[in-house]
Order: sequence, then C-alpha cells, then structure tokens
Amino acid sequence: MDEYEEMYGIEDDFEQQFADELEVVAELDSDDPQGGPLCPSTGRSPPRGKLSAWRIREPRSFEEALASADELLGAQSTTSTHSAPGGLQGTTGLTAEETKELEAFTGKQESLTPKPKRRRQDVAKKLQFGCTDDEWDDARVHSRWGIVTLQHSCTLDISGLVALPSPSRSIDTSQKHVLRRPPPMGDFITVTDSAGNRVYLAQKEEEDPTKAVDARALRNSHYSLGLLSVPVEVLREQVAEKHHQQLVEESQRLTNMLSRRLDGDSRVMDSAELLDDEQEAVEDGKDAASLLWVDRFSPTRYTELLSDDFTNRCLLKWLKLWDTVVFGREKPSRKTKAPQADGRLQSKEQQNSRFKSKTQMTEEILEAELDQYHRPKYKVALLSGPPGLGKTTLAHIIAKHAGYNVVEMNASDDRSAELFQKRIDMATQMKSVLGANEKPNCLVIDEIDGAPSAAINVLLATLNRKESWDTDSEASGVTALKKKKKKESVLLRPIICICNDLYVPALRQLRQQAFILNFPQTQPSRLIQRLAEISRHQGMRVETGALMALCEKTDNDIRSCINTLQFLHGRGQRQLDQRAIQSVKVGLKDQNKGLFSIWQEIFQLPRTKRKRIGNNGFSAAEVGSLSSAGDQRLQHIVHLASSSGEQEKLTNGLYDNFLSMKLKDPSLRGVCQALEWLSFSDLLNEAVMHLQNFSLARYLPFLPAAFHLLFAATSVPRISYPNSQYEAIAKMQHTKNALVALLAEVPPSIRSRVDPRCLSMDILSLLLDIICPKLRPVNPQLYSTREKQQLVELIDTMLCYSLTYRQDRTPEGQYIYLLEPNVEEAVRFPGVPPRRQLTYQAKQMIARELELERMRRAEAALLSRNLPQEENQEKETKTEATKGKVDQAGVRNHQQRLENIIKQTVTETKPEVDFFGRVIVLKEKPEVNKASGEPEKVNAELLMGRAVSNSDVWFRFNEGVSNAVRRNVYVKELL
Ligand SMILES: Nc1ncnc2c1ncn2[C@@H]1O[C@H](COP(=O)(O)OP(=O)(O)OP(=O)(O)O)[C@@H](O)[C@H]1O
Repeated sequence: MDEYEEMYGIEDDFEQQFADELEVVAELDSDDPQGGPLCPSTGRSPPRGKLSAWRIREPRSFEEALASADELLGAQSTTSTHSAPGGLQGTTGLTAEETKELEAFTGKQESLTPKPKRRRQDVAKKLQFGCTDDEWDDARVHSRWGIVTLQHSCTLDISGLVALPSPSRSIDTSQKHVLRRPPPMGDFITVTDSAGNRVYLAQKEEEDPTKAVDARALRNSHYSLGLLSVPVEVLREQVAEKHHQQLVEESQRLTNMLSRRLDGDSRVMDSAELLDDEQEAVEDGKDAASLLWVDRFSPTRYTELLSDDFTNRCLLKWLKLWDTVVFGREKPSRKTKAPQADGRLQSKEQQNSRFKSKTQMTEEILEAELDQYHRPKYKVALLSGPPGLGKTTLAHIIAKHAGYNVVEMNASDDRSAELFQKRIDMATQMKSVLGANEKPNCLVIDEIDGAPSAAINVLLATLNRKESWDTDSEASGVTALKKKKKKESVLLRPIICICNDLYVPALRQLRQQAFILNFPQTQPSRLIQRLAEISRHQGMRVETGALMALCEKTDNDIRSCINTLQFLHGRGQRQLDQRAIQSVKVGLKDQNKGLFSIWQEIFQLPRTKRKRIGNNGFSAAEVGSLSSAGDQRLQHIVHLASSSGEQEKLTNGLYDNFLSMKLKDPSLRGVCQALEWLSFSDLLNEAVMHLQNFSLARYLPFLPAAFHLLFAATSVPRISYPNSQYEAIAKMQHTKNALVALLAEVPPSIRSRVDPRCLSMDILSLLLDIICPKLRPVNPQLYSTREKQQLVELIDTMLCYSLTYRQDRTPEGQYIYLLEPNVEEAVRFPGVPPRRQLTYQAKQMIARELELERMRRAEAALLSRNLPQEENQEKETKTEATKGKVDQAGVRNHQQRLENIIKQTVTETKPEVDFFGRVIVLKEKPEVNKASGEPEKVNAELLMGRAVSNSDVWFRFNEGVSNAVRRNVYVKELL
C-alpha cells in the first residue's frame, strides 16, 4: 500500500473495501498469460489485467503525460536490453547486481515518471517465510498437490494471481494454489508463518485416470458434433506406430540385403543389382505400408518354399533334364544297378513292377532317356492343384534356381489362338538380351485350364513340331532348305503349365503329353511356422492354436492365411487367439469345389479330429458360447452350397442320390421331409426366377444343409451324376411336340374344343383305346359288314385326329408300325400294365386304308371345289355345238391339270437334227383340221403327244432322286 501511495500519492479505498471480492474474481480469471501489472494496494494483480492499474489511477494533465512519456522513452533506450515491464523481468535472466543497478537507475527517475512496479521477489520476501534471499532463489515448494518451483531470480507470488514468467508450467499451476484468502471453491490448506501471516494453499487432486476417461468421453461428445472423427490420441498412436513400422521394415530390408550378400548359396550379386536393391529398398520403404503381405513375404529362394518337397524336387529334376539341350551340359550318367544275385529277389521286384506306385512312376519318367534332340520325353510339365498353394511361386523359383529367365503368360487372358502362338514362339525362340547375364527363357503358362481348345491345340502343335521335321528329314534333297528352317522351330525350351482343374475337356490331349505333378495340400505345420514368422515380424502376437484354426479354415491356402492376418493387422488387432480367428468372417476362401466333392461332403459325416494340444484354452462359459458341432456342420454345408454357383445341379444331384443313401429310419420320415424340402426349394426357385425376387435366393443353400442332417453317414457315399432332370425335360419336350403336331392337323371343328392339356389329360388315353379295336387277322375283304363298319369308323376316327401308322425299324432290325405322331408316350406311365397293341398286319392294313381314304377325301374335296367350274363349262358346251363327247361328260380332273401345266410351260421347239447335225425335214406333217378351226388344240395335242392326249392315263416324271419307299403299282389299281 505504501508503495502505491509513493507512486500515486493517494490511497485507494476501493481495493481495501472490496479486497475479498476482487481476489475471488481474480481467482476465477487467473489465466492472464502475461501476468498483468500488480495491484498497487494489495501487491496482487488486479482482477482484470487490462483494467487494473491505469484505470484506477488519477488522471494526469497533458503536460505531465508528455513529460512522463519522454522520460519513459529515454529510459527504454538506455535499458532496452534489460527492461521488461512487470512480470516479464524474470525472463531476462538478470543477475542480482544488474537488478540493483536497474533499481538505482529507475529510482532517479521517480520524480518524473510513475514508479516501476516493485519486483515480485520483494513482495514475496515481505511475507517473510523465514527464507534468505539466496534461499528464495532456489526455493522449491513441494506439495502433494503440485510442485512450486522457484528458479534463479524467479520469485514466488503467493497471491496466486500473477502468472510468473517461468520456463516451466508448474509455476503457473502453483500460483493458483497459494492464496491470501481461502479459495472460493475446493479444499485448501492453511499455512501460517512465524510472523502470523497466513496463506492458503489450494488443494488439487492428483490426476485420476477415470477423470481422463471422462474427459475423453466429453471430447467424444464433441466428436459426435463432427469436430474430429478420430480421437487425437488414436491419431497420435497411429502416427507413432506407422513410424515404428517403417523403421522396422527398413531395418528388415537392410538385414535381408546383407544376408543375401553373405549367403554362400546365392549367386554373387553384381553392383547393378545391388544398386537396384537399394533403390528398391527406398521405394519399398514408401510402399511397404500399402504392399500386400503375400507379395512382401513371397519366397525368394528354394528353401523358403512351403510346398511338398517331393513335388519341388520332381519339378526341379524335370527342369534339369533340359540342361543338355538348353545349356549344353551332359546328363550325368546313372549308375547301373548291380545285378541281383538273388533270383528270388529279382522275381519279387518284377512282380512289384506290375503295381507301381505313383512316386515310382514319376521317378521312372524322370529317369527316362532323352529324345533325339536331347529333350526330355515330356516337353511340358503340368502343375495342378487347388488355388493358393504356391504353384506359380514354385514354378518361378525353380525356374530361376535352374538358371532360367521366367516368362509368364496367363492363358485366361491371352485367349486367341494367334496370340497364344505368338507368345509361345516369342518365349521359346527368343532370348533375354537385357542384363549382363542373358539367360534362356522358361515359359510358365498360368491358368491353362481357362484356355480355349484352339489355344491348347496351338501348344500341342508346338510340342509336336518334331514330327513334321522328321518327315522332312526323310524326304529327298529338294526339301533340304525347308528342313533347316523347320529345325529352328523345334521346341527347345521348357514349358511349365499351371492349372486348378486337371480334368477340363480342353486339357484332355495335353494331359497325355505332359509330365503331370499334382500339388498336394501344404503341410499345416510348415504353414503355421511361416505364418508365425510373418506375424512376429509384423509385431502381432498370434497363438499357435489361432494359426492352426486359420489354416483349417482356409484349407491350408497360403494366400488366404496371409491375407487374413494382414486384414486383422490392419484393423488394429495385435493379439489373436483362436476365438478371434473363428469369429472373423474373412479368410473363407472363394472355394469352388467340384460338385462331386460337395455332394460327398453333404452325404458324408466329417471325420472327428483329434483334440489338439493347446486347444483347451476356453473356459466352460466360452465352450458353452461356442456353437455345437451340429451347428458348425450346418454352417459349413450352407457355406459350401452357397459358394458353389450351380444351385440347380446341386439340387438335382441331391434328388437323384438321396434315395440310394443308407436310410436310418424305417418309417421313411426322413424321405418325406427331404421331399418336402425339395418342393419348398422348388417353390423358392420359382419365386426367384419368375418373380425376380432374388432376396429369396439366400434360402436355397439350406436344402443341402437339411439333406446333410437327414442323410449324412460315416461311410463313403456312391454318387452318380444326376441325369433324371435332363431326361425328364427332354421327354416332356418330345411329348409336347407330339401333341402340338397332332393338334395342328386336327380339323378346326375338333381343335376348337380341344386344348393340349385337355387332350393329354382327358382324351388321349381313351382315344388310344378306341383306335385299338379287335380286328380279325384276315383279309379285310373277308370282314363281315359289322367289321367293315368298325374299320370305317376306326379310319374315320384316326383321320379326324390326324393319326396314322408309320413303318419304322428298330435298332435290332425289326420292322414295326408306330403311331404317328407318337402320342402314345404321353400316356404311357411306368408301372402301369401296357395297353393292348394291334398286330403288325392290322396296323399295316389300317395304314393302307388310311392312305386310301385320305386320297379319296382329297379327291372329293378337289372335286367339290371344281364343281362350280364344271357347271360353267357345261353351260359353255351347251352353247357350243362343236364340243365333243369329252366336253359333254365334263372335263376330267387330270386333263384340266395337264392343260394348266402345258399353258404354263414355255416349250422351245428345236428343229430335229440327224447324226451329222442336219435338220430333218418331216415327211408327214400333222394334219390341221382347218375346218374345225382349232389350231390351239392341235398344238396342244402335238405337245402332249397323241398318246397322252387321247389316253385316260398320264404321268408326270420329276427328275431327281427320291428316297421314297417304292412299290409296284399297276395301272389297273389306279383306275
Ligand atoms: N512360402 C511362402 N511364403 C509366403 N508366401 C507365399 C509362399 N508361397 C506362396 N506364397 C504366396 O501365396 C500366394 C499364392 O501363391 P501362388 O500364386 O503361387 O499360388 P497358386 O497355387 O499359383 O494359386 P492360383 O492357382 O490361384 O494361381 C502368392 O502371393 C505368394 O506370394
């Protein structure tokens, strides 16, 4: 207070009056960063930094203000390096002497300018905590609730309202805790010194982790407002982790590079390669995070392969067989086996040779002699097996290991035969010219099962070029030039083909000419080891049980396993147990199992697996939560069925085979349920197909699951390919066609009352009985009148429905008469006694009668059509007296037709010539009845020939071949 009075010469009642309130306000508004000037009366900073000192002091005159400003400027210019207003002093780091000098200097200016504020150190000393000046300099106030650190010349302002300029934040916080008055909120501790001065230390709770969580929750509520989608802590963690990972990868890469260089087996890497690798390393560092693990951890050496050793060795051996022709190395001569002394042993071996194992056969192929061009017997190796087992990787590594430059092509992509040819030629006839060590090419054709037959034929032609060369070599010297040309095109490089399905029809021929290697499943132990390595490398802790579960889930598919691990790693899962693997939905392979294996899995119970060691990590509750074995089976079958894209065929297979399974219940309840399921599935299918309601399609895979639960047995089921549906459809189509053909010929009066459904359901069966009357096997001439009548009715009925009998020959060579159209099949039901059949003779007689009747009717129809014409002609004949008898009797049908034909025919009359080409002059010219005045008729007669025009019989001959059944017809039969 006295200092304030010194400075301004007045006493501020306001401060005294409202000291408590001001302190409380100051307490609340304690985050003035600069500290602000001290309150002159209390030695504390005023409630609000901006308002305090200058606002409350007395107003000065203009001259006073100018003078003080001048003085202040002068002082600043001299002490510009030292002076800092108020609380900033501490930051200048002045020594005690310098401070004193500064005080002396400012003391001289007192009369002109307002006094600078007293340093806080002095104010603090006034409290007299019993510390000397030096002690104050280094004093540290420790408390449970916070640390107050006083460093160097920094002073303690116990008011707690002035922010001390301090390098550490602890002072700032401590200022809030040492108060002159009890804090308005929270607990505090009272401290009284020997002089009776009392201060209050605000009590601050130690940081509670739950509070931190609360803070986070609070922040989360802010995030929900859309401020930051990911908490900042998580972001920080991610950045740190990424950084760490990059470092780990970088170090790993460098280690690999070093080990590769040091590796004795590996070839010496030239400087260019090293440079490349280093560059790669830099690039990889960038891309490492985005790289797929399957690519990053792809094996680079033979020893890193996971595939079966026998397969690896066989392929390598086969490739080595090419060494003679490709590298010019001699094939190492094989040791001939010592002749067996024991005759008995020899005979035993001979016996065994009849039953060779697959391994023996493979080895025999590999030991077979080379052909005349020093190539192995099989020019192409065919690797087959399920996807993701590392076939392509194996081909690449083995080819590289054997010293080849690998050229890969994908047969599914390059599908045209020309492109196929071009690529094969390029790969097998050209040489890599890039790089210091040029290597011969080895062609790897991936996915050959996806290639069309034309492309496979191109490959086969390439393999068999040798033959064409041989024939040429045997030919005479004329083809010698060609020979040389062809010799170059003989295949001299190895080709490795890779496929998933060895038995696609297009590969049939290639199979016979290829060295086939079936890729077995990867051994789980090896795969688990590799997966453990990868996960460890990536900082994941994965239990062995979890890895086993993963291998099982993916059918030991390397690609699927590694991809699943990467996926889980990407989701931030660093620790994996068996349950995590089982609960995750990824990792299920896009399996495309064959239909037979699916049917087999449906009708066969899975073999119970041995309980694994370390698999008992579940508590009782966990075991309870796991789905039962039945549930798992059901899920497996549902998954299997939905992954096969051929739902209809799958259902057909179930339908055709389920009755041949071993049925457990004698009451056949299972069969009834299965039939219900089938009809339900049929309805579903109909709804999906007809109504386009594809949401129902998800229920279709439950049919196989139901069949599995109903019929699965431990024994291996015998499954046949389903044909019944195809046969049924073909039969139905055939029957429909017969009915349509029948109705098409039926007269409209009947057709209007008969539709195909009514015909097949109501009429046909009875009709077939009607057309099989009892007829005596005698000549129809001998039939009684009743029998004749019956025959007439039969013929009439058959004609009405356009039925007839057609002669046919059975495969055994027997002649039979078949109903035409053969609607008999439409009403022939299996298990029903066959209906009575007419004899061959009866059918023959009926067929003949039908034919005759048809002709008669046709003629009658024609006649009836011609009748009006005839009437007209009759009228004409009456008027024309010159008309002959023929006209009076009416123009005959055949004559009319003949005349029409003649009118239409344009005949060129050529003069008759003799053998020497001279025109023959006719001696007797036909007489022209000029009197009758009918030149046209004479002409017509001339053209027709007298015999025809005057005859009642004429025939027309159509030139050409006829396959019609011929029989002799006498003219008298026609009359
Ligand atoms: N030993 C191994 N270690 C790590 N990864 C491997 C190993 N072997 C193969 N892979 C990886 O597995 C993946 C699948 O291998 P690959 O393509 O050779 O299988 P595939 O049997 O040819 O499959 P597809 O029939 O689908 O072509 C590749 O990405 C490969 O990098």
